[in-house]
Formats: sequence, C-alpha cells, structure tokens
Amino acid sequence: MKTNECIQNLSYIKQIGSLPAEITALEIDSRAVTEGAAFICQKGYTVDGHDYAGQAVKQGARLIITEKELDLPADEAAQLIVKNSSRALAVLADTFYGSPSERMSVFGVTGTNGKTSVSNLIHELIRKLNGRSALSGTIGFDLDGDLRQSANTTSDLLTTQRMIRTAEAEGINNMIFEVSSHGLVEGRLWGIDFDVAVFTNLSHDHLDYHHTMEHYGYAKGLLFAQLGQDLTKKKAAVLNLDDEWFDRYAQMTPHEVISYSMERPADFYAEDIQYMADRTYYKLISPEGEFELETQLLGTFNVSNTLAAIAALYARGYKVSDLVEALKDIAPVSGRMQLVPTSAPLSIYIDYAHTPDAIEKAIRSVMPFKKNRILFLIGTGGNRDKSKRPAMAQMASLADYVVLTTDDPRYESYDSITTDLEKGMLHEDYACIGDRAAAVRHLMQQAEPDDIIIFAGKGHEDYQIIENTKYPHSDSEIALEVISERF
Ligand SMILES: CC(=O)N[C@H]1[C@@H](OP(=O)(O)OP(=O)(O)OC[C@H]2O[C@@H](n3ccc(=O)[nH]c3=O)[C@H](O)[C@@H]2O)O[C@H](CO)[C@@H](O)[C@@H]1O[C@H](C)C(=O)N[C@@H](C)C(=O)N[C@H](CCC(=O)O)C(=O)O
Repeated sequence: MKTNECIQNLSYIKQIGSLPAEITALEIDSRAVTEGAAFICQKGYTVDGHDYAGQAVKQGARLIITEKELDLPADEAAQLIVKNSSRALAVLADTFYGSPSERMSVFGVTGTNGKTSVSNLIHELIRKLNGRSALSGTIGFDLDGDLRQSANTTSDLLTTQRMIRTAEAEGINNMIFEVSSHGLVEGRLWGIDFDVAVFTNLSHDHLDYHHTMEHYGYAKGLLFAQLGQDLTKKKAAVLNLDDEWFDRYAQMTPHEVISYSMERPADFYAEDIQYMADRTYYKLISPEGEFELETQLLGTFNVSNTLAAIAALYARGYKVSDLVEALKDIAPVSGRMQLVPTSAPLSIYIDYAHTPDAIEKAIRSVMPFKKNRILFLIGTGGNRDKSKRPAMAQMASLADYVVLTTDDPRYESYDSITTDLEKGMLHEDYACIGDRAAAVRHLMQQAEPDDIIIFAGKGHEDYQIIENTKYPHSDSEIALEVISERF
C-alpha cells in the first residue's frame, strides 16, 4: 500500500527521514519483519519493542513508528514519532487491512466463565444453519472448520485484524471473538466493529492483573462501549440478567439490550430444567414463543450459555425455532464438562473450571444425578492470582472427596500452591498432591462404582507448564489408564 494512503488517518508529532513510497506489511515483532515493512514499537511489561527497532531495520523495515526518536540510520528507515504506538497501530492496521470488520457480522463474547462455550456455540450454530464462520479464542483460530494455533484468548491487535482479513478473503462473513479483559484493557480489539456483544458472568479471577473486581468489571464493560454510538447500524448487547453487572453494562450502550436468565422472566429464559448425565432439557421462553430445548451440553452454566448463544443469533435475525433444532446436534467444546467415554460403572468429566464460581457450578450441576460420591480434583496456576485459591477450595468442599493439585505451576512450588488451596477446605476428606499426574492417579485409585469424578482446571489443554516448559499432560488419559488397571 502507498505509504501516504496508509498513514492518512495517523496523527504524528514528527517525521524523521523521507518516507518510503510503499509499505509492504505492518509488524510489531522485529523477528517477523520482511523487506519494506513498517515496524511499530510497542512497550510490553518485560520487554520494549523500541529496543528491537534496530533489528527490524536490519531485517528490512523502512518505516518505524515510535514513541521516541531512535538512533537509527536515516537513509535506511524513516521514523514517525507518535504519542502512543498502540493507538497508532490501531489506526494503521484499520487502514492497511481495509476495515474488514465493517463488512462482516462480528460477535464478541466476554465474561469470567463460559466465553469459550458461548463463542463455540454461536460459531457451530451458524455453521449448522448453512453459514460460514470464523472463531478466535482460547482454543485457537478456527477458520470455518480449519483450526490453527493462536497464543492468547484475545490475540494482539495485528493478529486480530489479520484474522478478520483472512476470514473475509475466504468468503466468510461471520467472525466470533472470545474477548478477555486483558485484551480489552490493552486495546487488542481497537477498531473492530462489533455487531453483537455478549456478557456471560463476572466472578473472582485475574485479580493479579486487575487488582479489584471494580476494575475487572470495568474492563469487561469496554466491549459494550465498543458497540459505538452509530445508531444507523442495528447492533445489540446480549446480557445475563442473573448477574449483578447487568445494569451497568446495559448503561454502556445505546443499542438494543437483549436479556437472558435462568432465574426470572427475560427476553430469553429457561424453565423446567432437567439435568441428565449426558443431556440437558429445558423449556425456552423466547420472543418467538416457547420451545422444548435439548442439548448435549451439561451443567447449570451451560443452560445459561445456550441462552446467550441463541439470544446473540436472534439479534442477527436467526429464527429461534431453527436455533433450537440445530442446537440438539452440537457437541460440548472439548474440556467443558466433557464426559469421558468409559465402560467402567462411573462417570468422568473434564472441565476447565478454575474460578470459585465455575467450581461451584460444575459440582452442583452433577448433584441431581449423584448415586454415590462426587470426587473432585482442582488445580490452580502458579505465579497468577493467588487470592482466589482458598475460595476455590471452599467451593470444591461441596464434593465428597477432593484432591488439591496444580494446573500450570510455572515457577511456583507445588507446596506453595496446595497450601494456599488447603486454607479454604471445609472438610477433612482431601489430599494435597502437587504433581498433577500423581494427583489424577490418586483420585482414580479412590474411585468406586457409581462415583462421579470431575477433573477441573485444565479443560481442553493437553499440556502442563512447569517453569517455562510445556510438558504433555492429559487428565483423561491417566484416568483411563487407572480404569484399565482397576475395573
Ligand atoms: C507474559 C506477559 O504477560 N506478557 C505481556 C507483556 O508482554 P512482554 O512484556 O513480554 O512484551 P511483548 O508484548 O512480548 O513485547 C513488547 C514488544 O516487543 C516486540 N518484540 C519482542 C521481542 C523481540 O525479539 N522483538 C520484538 O519486536 C514484541 O513483538 C512486542 O511488540 O506485556 C504485553 C503488554 O504490552 C502483554 O500483551 C503481554 O501479554 C501476553 C500477550 C499474555 O499472554 N498475557 C496474558 C496475561 C493474557 O493476555 N491472557 C489473556 C487470558 C485471559 C483469560 O484467561 O481469560 C488472553 O487474552 O490470552
């Protein structure tokens, strides 16, 4: 793209050197720079992109967007000094990629728990109803069935814009983003023209990053403000009426608010819920009438998740009857109350629950069909929010027997993690075993016929991060090994 065209909306303080005629690519990582690229220097928390501008120039960058004047060869690369390079990146990326989000149906899903499930439900419902859809989230970047790796729940701004551009180039006109509070605060979604913003729920998590629930809640709210003020576009906020943040998020947008609830009348609400070991049934009351709904998704929170997904698609004109019909065939997302197939006379679920609220909901959701005991394993990550640990164990105490272990211990010792968890235990029937593989084995050794076993914390992840190395790990594989020895 011609440089003058690319920088037409960019405010800058000063230009050093002469601008290249063309920009071939935008990059924020010096290691990815190719000839003719513009390199935008971004500050991280541990490293600063400004320190890599020299390397970027050596690799062929011809324009550097920087917050300070850098000592670089003026004949090789021009510099544009900007006040804030993240904002500059948002403006440049929007122009460079041609604002693709404006031409697509874009859904953003935020909340503490349920983001992955709701995003996946919207994505799969669209595909089931003959649409094409792309999804970016914890599980990766799914380009209408072609799954690619991505590092974060909400990727950096450049990756995000490239995803939308790629989806558009493939002829896909729906894009779903799983939106983290980190992503919102760091502006990783600036410039994205969302059509529907969905809120699942807010509970204790990430306080190492946000420090207070107030800030955490505010961060999530940025998604609803991002629907914008242009009322010539039909947009909607889909909000959970059962959560105390409902009113505040509703106040953040002039667009239509669609409510959903499991507890009281709302635009979409559930009545007569029946939880089974492998299915959930409820009566859906909607603006288009009442429907008997059946889903393979399990547990209380998935009732809420299905309501959210149906409401989000209703906001884009889908018929409720079609959505209810399509929902029957949609399988749970990997690692979200996922039933592990086994011939042994017990039930094993893998779940991602790693907050007190999610743990409580996971355990309560299997209580209706409990015949013997509930055995529950929880781990928590090292070097992350420690304040939630006792509350997690407190909720885990709802189970008859609990094993306290680790998710990704990173650099923290096993003992430090399990000791924090142990502080919240409300009964004595538990064991602390920091090594997760040994913890899973131990739990399975205790299992008896008709027990319900839940492995929480790792969900879809097939690895453990110890120090900074990823090791293969699968709760279900270990559990099935023990079953083959014992049953
Ligand atoms: C480990 C960590 O917390 N890293 C955060 C930190 O990054 P950092 O200090 O390492 O710096 P960096 O962003 O890697 O580097 C700064 C710049 O230098 C550039 N660089 C760097 C090295 C080099 O050789 N060349 C080069 O050009 C980088 O490309 C970048 O542009 O500072 C950045 C802020 O500018 C954060 O975006 C980044 O979050 C990373 C991406 C991260 O993974 N954060 C986690 C906490 C996160 O976002 N998690 C949520 C999940 C939430 C949930 O579970 O719901 C998510 O959305 O994934």
